[in-house]
Amino acid sequence: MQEYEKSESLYIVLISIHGLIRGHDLELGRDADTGGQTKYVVELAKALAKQPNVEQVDLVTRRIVDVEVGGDYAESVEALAENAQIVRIDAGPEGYIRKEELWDHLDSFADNLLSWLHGQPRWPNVLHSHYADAGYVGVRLSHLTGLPLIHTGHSLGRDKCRRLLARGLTMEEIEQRYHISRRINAEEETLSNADLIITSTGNEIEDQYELYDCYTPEKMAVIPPGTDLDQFHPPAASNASSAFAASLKNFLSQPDMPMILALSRPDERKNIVTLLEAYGESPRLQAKANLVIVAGNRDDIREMDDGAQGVLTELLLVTDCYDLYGRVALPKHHKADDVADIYRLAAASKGVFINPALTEPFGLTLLEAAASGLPLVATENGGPVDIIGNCQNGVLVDPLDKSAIAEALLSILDNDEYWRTLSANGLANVVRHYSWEAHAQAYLQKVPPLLQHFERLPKTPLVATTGRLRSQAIFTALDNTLLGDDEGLAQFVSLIRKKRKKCLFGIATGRRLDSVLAIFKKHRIPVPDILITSLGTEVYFTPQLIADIAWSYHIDHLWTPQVLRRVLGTLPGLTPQPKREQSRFKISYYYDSELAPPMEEILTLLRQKELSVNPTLSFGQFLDIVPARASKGQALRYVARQWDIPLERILATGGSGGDSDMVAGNTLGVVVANRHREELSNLSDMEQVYFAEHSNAWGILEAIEHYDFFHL
Ligand SMILES: O=c1ccn([C@@H]2O[C@H](COP(=O)(O)OP(=O)(O)O[C@H]3O[C@H](CO)[C@@H](O)[C@H](O)[C@H]3O)[C@@H](O)[C@H]2O)c(=O)[nH]1
Ligand SMILES: O=P(O)(O)OC[C@H]1O[C@](O)(CO)[C@@H](O)[C@@H]1O
Repeated sequence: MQEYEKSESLYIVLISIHGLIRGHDLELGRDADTGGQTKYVVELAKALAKQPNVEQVDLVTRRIVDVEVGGDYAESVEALAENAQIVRIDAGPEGYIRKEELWDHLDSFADNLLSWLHGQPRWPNVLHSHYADAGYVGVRLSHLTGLPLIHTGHSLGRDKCRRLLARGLTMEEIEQRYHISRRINAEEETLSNADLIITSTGNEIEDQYELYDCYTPEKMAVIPPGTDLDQFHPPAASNASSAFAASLKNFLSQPDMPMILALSRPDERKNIVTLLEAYGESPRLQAKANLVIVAGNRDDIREMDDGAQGVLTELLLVTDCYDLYGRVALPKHHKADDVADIYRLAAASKGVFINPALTEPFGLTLLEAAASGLPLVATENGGPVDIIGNCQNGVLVDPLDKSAIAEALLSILDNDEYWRTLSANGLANVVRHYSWEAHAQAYLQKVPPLLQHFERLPKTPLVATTGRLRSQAIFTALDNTLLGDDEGLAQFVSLIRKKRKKCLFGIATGRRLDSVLAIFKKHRIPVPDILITSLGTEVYFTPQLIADIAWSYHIDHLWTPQVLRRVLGTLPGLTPQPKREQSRFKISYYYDSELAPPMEEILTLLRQKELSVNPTLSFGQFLDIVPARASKGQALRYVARQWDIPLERILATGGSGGDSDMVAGNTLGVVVANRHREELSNLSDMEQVYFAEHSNAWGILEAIEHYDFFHL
């Protein structure tokens, strides 16, 4: 049992995959993926690195090589501080990809990050994932290493989805634009497996995370982020006019009027169009103040991604519809260090900051506005409830109620004394409640309890040096893949015999060992070097054929078979398989699709019961439940590490749901033609998965040709 020594200094790995992340001049607002979270993780890394018992902080993100973005994002390592760095990991194509299009590349990201971690002088003490995509990766790394996982959602798909539906979008539009179901599944899986969830407000726990099947407030902690009070502060008496102020004059016929300021990424969820309509429908508001909307940076709206393009086009149309020329400013560009001046400009004009988002999980802009002396109007959905509650510096509104928005703005603009009170409250309270140093200290209080009693898998390969002569491996599922066509099987067996000196041969099956050995004897198949049986819960190396104890020890995590049997026993359409198919770490049922609930419902039930396990449906009729750390793919990665064979030199072939995570990722994945009709279809867009035209063993032989496997 690896006890964490209190004296041991901490090595923390933060994972934040999408967007443009670098240590200087963050391009906040450049696109929908570069905003608050990118700022949050850079500030968090720096704040943690300053703490005395922190040895190292690595902020891991995706490496981007793309002429459209700066060369910084292609640097594999970028120093953030003496003991903090940004590490950029390859995943999928090199170019800059929207976060919604990253899902098919995250298995590869996880494999590449795991390889990188194995190459470091020491293991991290803890992983901390940020947003659904990093959660997907963090869960896999936590399972494979045994390291504790902290997660911060930043923004949650279920909350975003319900607000977009309330605004009139259809589920099809939301799915098409945001792939929201993959995101929500990743969030559910992350909440089910994370050891600690750090949120920015209590509201997130009560109103946003509460929407999830796996809702466990007891493992959640509210630790509000900070803001940079050196950067954001009230205007000096003589507010030197900035280039940005000059640029506003192009838009505003009376530039010295008070400014209503909105500043956010040009994302639908930010609901800026409703704000503009509220302004357009209020002559009193137009007589009282200008409206300045800073929504990222743009050159040509027609070249932006759909979401941003839609928002900005709508803003131009609504400006025209209400004839707001001279009253509304939609500046095209601003620099990172203009932002603080923009807030100060609005404060100097005795203006108001507004965040009209359909939902705002937290709202860093509200802290920045408060620190600049700006009173707030903000959505009543999300973090602003806590922020304005703590700072007493503004008014909450229903973001869909345009007259309420106008009234809230006027209530501050029309009353100078109220304006001054809100401004002073904000300045005093933002310092008290929101600081990164306080955040880092509270964070580090929460870490030690996570570090007890976890066993990391052995780092160095255990295999005898003889095993290293073989630098490749072929792993195949058994039923309907290796088996099923005798002629194909015979061809494959003779090829394996010829290549045995160079290539390890492995099986990954849901069957138990005794059942596998009987089949090999019957078909006269040479006993493989490695047997992954009972759906990845047992690993055997020949010739000893004894179960790998380290693996059994590793997967015996949060495994409560009795509870599972009781919960699943209540469901219709599930019949326990015969005893010979059951094992210590595998509970198996026959699944009758006519009677049994769909897999999504079974997943939901298990998560609601806080059962962090791995349920798999194979061939549409076999339901197997194993521990979360067990699966064919996880066992294969463990074995690859033991035998020191890179995943890129492992051919992994399958045909049903249980094969999914060994075929995905950095292995040379193969799906045989006689695969189960819809299982594995989610792999069809993955670049390293080959869908064979031939069935059974012929499909494996075809894939060996396709990858030119023995000449890699
Ligand atoms: O044109 C722009 C637009 C935004 N920003 C900056 O980008 C950040 C935006 O952060 P935030 O207002 O928090 O919104 P999101 O980008 O949506 O951030 C997500 O992640 C944040 C950190 O967890 C949460 O506060 C948000 O609720 C969540 O939506 C702020 O620092 C802004 O100053 C710019 O500099 N220029
Ligand atoms: O609006 P969504 O899709 O929930 O995403 C919020 C986005 O804002 C960010 O803060 C931008 O960095 C990230 O959390 C995420 O890319």
